[in-house]
Amino acid sequence: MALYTRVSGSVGVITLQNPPVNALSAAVRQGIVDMMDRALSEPEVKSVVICGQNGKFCGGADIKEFGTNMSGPALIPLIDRIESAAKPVVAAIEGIALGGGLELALGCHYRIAHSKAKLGLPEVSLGLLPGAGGTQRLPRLISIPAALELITTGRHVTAAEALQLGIVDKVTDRNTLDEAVKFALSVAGKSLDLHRISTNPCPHPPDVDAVFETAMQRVRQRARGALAPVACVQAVRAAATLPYAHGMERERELFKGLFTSGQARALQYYFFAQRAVGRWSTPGGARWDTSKPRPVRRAAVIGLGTMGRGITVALAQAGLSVVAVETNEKQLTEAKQGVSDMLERGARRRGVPPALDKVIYSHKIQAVADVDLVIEAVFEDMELKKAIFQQLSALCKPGTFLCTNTSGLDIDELAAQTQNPELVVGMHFFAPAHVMKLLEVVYGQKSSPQAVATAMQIGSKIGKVSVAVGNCRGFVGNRILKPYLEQAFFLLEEGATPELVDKVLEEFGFAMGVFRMSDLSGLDVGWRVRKAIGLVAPEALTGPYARVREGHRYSPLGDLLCEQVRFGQKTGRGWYQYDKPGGRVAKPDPWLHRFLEEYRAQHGLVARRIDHQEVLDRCLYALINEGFRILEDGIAAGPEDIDVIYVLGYGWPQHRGGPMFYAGMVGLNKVLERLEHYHQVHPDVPNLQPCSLLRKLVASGSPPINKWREVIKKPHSQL
Ligand SMILES: CCCCCCCCCCCCC[C@H](O)CC(=O)SCCNC(=O)CCNC(=O)[C@H](O)C(C)(C)COP(=O)(O)OP(=O)(O)OC[C@H]1O[C@@H](n2cnc3c(N)ncnc32)[C@H](O)[C@@H]1OP(=O)(O)O
Ligand SMILES: NC(=O)c1ccc[n+]([C@@H]2O[C@H](COP(=O)([O-])OP(=O)(O)OC[C@H]3O[C@@H](n4cnc5c(N)ncnc54)[C@H](O)[C@@H]3O)[C@@H](O)[C@H]2O)c1
Repeated sequence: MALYTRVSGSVGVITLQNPPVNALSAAVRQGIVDMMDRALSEPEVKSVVICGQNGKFCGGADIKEFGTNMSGPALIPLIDRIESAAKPVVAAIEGIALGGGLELALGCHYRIAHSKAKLGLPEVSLGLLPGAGGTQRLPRLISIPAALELITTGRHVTAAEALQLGIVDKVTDRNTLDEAVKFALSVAGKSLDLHRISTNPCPHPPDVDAVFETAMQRVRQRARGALAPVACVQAVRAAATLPYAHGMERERELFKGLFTSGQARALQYYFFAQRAVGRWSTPGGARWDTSKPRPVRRAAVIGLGTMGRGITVALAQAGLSVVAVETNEKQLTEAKQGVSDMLERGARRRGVPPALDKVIYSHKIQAVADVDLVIEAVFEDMELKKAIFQQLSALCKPGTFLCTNTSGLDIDELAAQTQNPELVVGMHFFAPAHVMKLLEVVYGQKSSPQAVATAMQIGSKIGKVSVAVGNCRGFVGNRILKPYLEQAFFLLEEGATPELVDKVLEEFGFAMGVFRMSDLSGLDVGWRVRKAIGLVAPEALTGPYARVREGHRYSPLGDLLCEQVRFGQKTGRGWYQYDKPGGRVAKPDPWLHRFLEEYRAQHGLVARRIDHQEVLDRCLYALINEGFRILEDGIAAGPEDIDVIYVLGYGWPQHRGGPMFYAGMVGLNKVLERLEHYHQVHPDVPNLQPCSLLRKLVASGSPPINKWREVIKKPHSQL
C-alpha cells in the first residue's frame, strides 16, 4: 500500500505503508505505480517525494513473496517509470533503504537521508544480487570499485558514508520529510538530465580489468562455493562494459540463475531462521514475549582463561561493569593484559574509547558478592564447577543469576549445588567469545523463566544470536559434533588422511575441515571430557578392546595423539604440523601418516581407497541424524535452532542453510537410505542407525522443513 498526500501545494508525497519495514510487496508496488500516475497527472504537482511510514524508508523486496507466485507490477519498470518522470522525484530516506528499497531510491532523481539512516544492497546475503537495476545504477553513481565493495559484501553504510560516496545528495538531522519537501520545491522545473542515473556513463578506472580480477579472487576466497558474490561481480562488470539496457539484461539473467538456485532458498530460509530463534519458548513455560528479564548492570566472570577473557571483553564492550575473578596469579596478570589489549583493539576498530574502567580484577571469589549475574568459566571439571557453584550460592546477594559456560556438563547437577536452582542457566559461548555471534542459553529443569529471559537478553545486549536449548550432554552444538568427529576418526582408521577429509569438507563449504578445526580448538579439550567420562582408560589403549567402548566401535586416535602431547596448534603438532607452538599454518605431517599406518597394522585394519562422497555422506549424515534425535528429544525446539547454531558456531556454510535444511534439500528419503546403508556396513556404530523421527518424517511423505514441528509434536523432554 502507498498513501498519497499533497504538501505545500505542489509536492506530491507518496508514503510506503507495509509494516514493519515497508517491504515492496505486490500491494506496495501497485500503490507506488498508482500514486506516481496520480502525481504525474496532477498539473498542480511540480515535484514528488517518496518516503516510508514509521521512520523507515524501505527494507527492499518482500522476501516472503519469493517463495510464492509473485503477482503485481514488476519492480524494474516501476523504477524506470520514476526515473523517466518529467517531474523531479526525491527519496526521503529515514531508518533504512536496503536492497530494492535503495534501488527504488536510485531511480529517484535526488536522495535525502536522515543522519541515522542505513543504506545498502544486502541481496548477496540472501543468495541474490540487486536485481532491480542496483548493479547497473550504483557503479554509475559511485564508481566501479566502491559499488563492487558494497554489492559483494552487502554492507550497510551510514548516511554520512553514503554522502561521502555520493549515494545521497544531502544528510539531515531534522525531519527528513520536511527537508525533502523543501528540497523538492527548490528543484521543481529544473533540468533532470544529469539526475537520471541510468543515462549516465559508467566511470572506468584505468585498471578496470585488474579491479574485476581482484574482486573476483576476493569473493571466491571469502565465500567458498557461494554463487551470489560471483554473480554480483559479473553483473557490475556488465555495467562497466555494456550499454545500460544490455547491462540490465545481464543483471536479469544472472538474477534468475541465483533466484532459482538452492543457495538463495537456503540463505532466505536462514534469514528467517535467525529471527525465528528469537521467538523462543521452554517446556517450563518461559517465552520470549511473556517472560520478563531482570536488568543486569554488574556481572562477574570466574576463570580468566581463553573463554573468561573473551566473555569479559564482550560484557564490558556492551557497557556492563564486570568483576573478573582468577585464582591463579600468573593467569590473572596475563588476563589483565589480554583483556585490556582486546578492549583497546576493539575500541580502535569501532572508533570509541576503550571500556577499560568497566573491568575490576580480583583473585578472590568473594569479590562477586554484589553482582547481578555470574558467568563461571573455569576448567571443564564437574567437581571444580560444583565447588564453585556452592561458593557462589553462599556468597552472592539474593537473586543473583548463576550461569555456567560449560561446553556440555549437566546444568541440573550444577543447579543442585545451589540454594536457588531456579537462578541457574547455562550460557555457552563460543571461542573467541567476544567475536563469535552464537550463544547457547541452556535451561535446566528448574531454571526460572526470568533466568532464561535474562540470559537471552544479555546475549542480545552483547550482540549475540542467542538460542535457547535444553540440557543434555553437549547441548545442541557439541552433541551433534560428536558423531561427526567420530565418523572422521573412523575414516582415518579405514584409510583416509586428515588432508582428504578436510579437503572434502572444505569443498562442501565448511570454513575449516574437521581436523584443522580440532587442531585450532585443541585436541586436549575433548580428551579431558573423554577421560572424565571414563572413555580413556590407559589399559584400553592396547589389545582387542582398544577400539571398543560399551560394546560399540570407538576410535582412540584422538587419545593417542594427546598421549604424545599433540594438542594441535597450541603445541605445534596435532593432526597437522605447525612451524611453532601457536603457529597457524597447517602442513601435512609425515609422522602422522606413519603413525596411522602403524596403527592400522597394529589393529589389523586394511586401508582402502575412500572416495569423496563417502567422506561427505558419513560425516554429514551422522551429524544430521543426531540433529533429528535432538529434535525428537525436545532439546532444540525446531530445526531452525539447530541450523542457526551450526552456521554460527561450527562453520557450516550459510549458503547450505544449516544441516537440517540441507537434509530437506537432499531429500529425507535419501538421507534415510544412506544412513541405512552405512549402518548395515557398520552395525557397531549406533550413530549411523537412522533415528525414529527421520523415519517418521519420511513415512509422513517428507514434509517441508516448516512442517516438521507438526510431525514432532512431542513435548520437550530432558536428559
Ligand atoms: C524464474 C525466476 C525469475 C525471477 C523473477 C523474480 C522477480 C523478482 C524481481 C525482484 C527484483 C529484485 C529486488 C531486490 O534487488 C531484491 C531485494 O530487495 S531482496 C531484500 C533485500 N533486503 C534485505 O535483505 C533486508 C532484510 N532485512 C533486514 O536486514 C532487517 O530485517 C532490517 C530491515 C535491517 C530490520 O532489522 P530489525 O529491526 O532487526 O528487524 P528484523 O530483522 O527482526 O525484521 C523485522 C521483521 O521484518 C521482516 N523483514 C525484514 N525485512 C524484510 C523483507 N525485505 N521482506 C519481508 N520481511 C522482512 C523480518 O523477517 C521480521 O519479521 P519476522 O521474521 O520476525 O516475522
Ligand atoms: N576453549 C573453548 O573453545 C571453549 C568453548 C566453549 C566453552 N568452553 C568452556 O569454558 C570453560 C573454560 O574453558 P577455557 O578454554 O577458557 O579454559 P582455560 O583453561 O583456558 O581457563 C580456565 C581458567 O579458570 C581458572 N580457574 C580454575 N579454577 C578457578 C577458580 N576456582 N576460580 C577462578 N578461576 C579458576 C584457571 O586458572 C584458568 O585460567 C570450560 O568449561 C570449557 O568447557 C571452552
